[in-house]
Amino acid sequence: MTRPFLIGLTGSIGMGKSTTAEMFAEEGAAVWDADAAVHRLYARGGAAVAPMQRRFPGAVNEAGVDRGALKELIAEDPSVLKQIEAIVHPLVAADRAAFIAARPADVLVLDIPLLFETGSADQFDLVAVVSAPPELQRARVLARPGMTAAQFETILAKQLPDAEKRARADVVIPTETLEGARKVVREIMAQARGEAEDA
Ligand SMILES: CC(C)(COP(=O)(O)OP(=O)(O)OC[C@H]1O[C@@H](n2cnc3c(N)ncnc32)[C@H](O)[C@@H]1O)[C@@H](O)C(=O)NCCC(=O)NCCS
Ligand SMILES: Nc1ncnc2c1ncn2[C@@H]1O[C@H](COP(=O)(O)OP(=O)(O)OP(=O)(O)O)[C@@H](O)[C@H]1O
Repeated sequence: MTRPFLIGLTGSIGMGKSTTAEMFAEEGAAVWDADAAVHRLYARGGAAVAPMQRRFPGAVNEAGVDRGALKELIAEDPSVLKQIEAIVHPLVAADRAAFIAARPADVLVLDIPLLFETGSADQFDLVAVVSAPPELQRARVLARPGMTAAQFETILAKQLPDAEKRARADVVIPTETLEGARKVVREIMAQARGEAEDA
């Protein structure tokens, strides 16, 4: 059996990863979402609950890991994020490996906000970066309920800059318009299907 074609999809906050991942799904790819995996791991019965309970007892309740409590801990001590990542990232990697092993389609799209930051770029056949001008990114993110300019800046500061992501991409997907993004998604899918058949 040939192996599936693996597309890594990344981009900074608000650049359009989820919207673009949905387009890949409409074109027949199976999509795995790293943020959604973290939500499953943190939910009641999820694999991160017990290790997080041991390390941060106050941040776990009957519903699972409490993100609000984690954010308070990170605000008090920024090094807490690294400690959370040390627990969560290996579990996310295992969830992702299980998805790939199940091979739900010939073309698999892995939506990973921290793809470059976690050093997994070389695990994909193609890395696509969603990108839009910074003013548009800012306007989109600040339009979200509860998002402040300060929070936006804090998150941006923890992510690899957009210019660097674009430089490391195999393909940049422009997300100013839905049509522009869909055109490039279709081109990538055509390439992926061709290579999946040749493999
Ligand atoms: C810090 C936490 C509690 C904030 O939760 P909250 O629900 O408020 O926000 P959410 O998860 O939607 O993230 C908001 C934005 O920050 C980005 N972000 C999340 N974690 C990180 C991180 N470790 N480094 C950089 N950016 C991050 C997300 O991609 C998103 O753009 C939560 O993100 C968390 O537990 N993160 C650690 C796990 C992790 O690294 N997740 C990233 C995907 S593997
Ligand atoms: N190609 C596009 N054309 C027009 N608007 C878009 C496009 N892609 C995304 N958007 C809009 O931009 C906003 C952010 O998109 P989305 O939620 O997909 O980003 P994201 O990268 O997944 O965000 P985050 O990193 O915060 O999870 C949404 O309001 C969405 O409707």
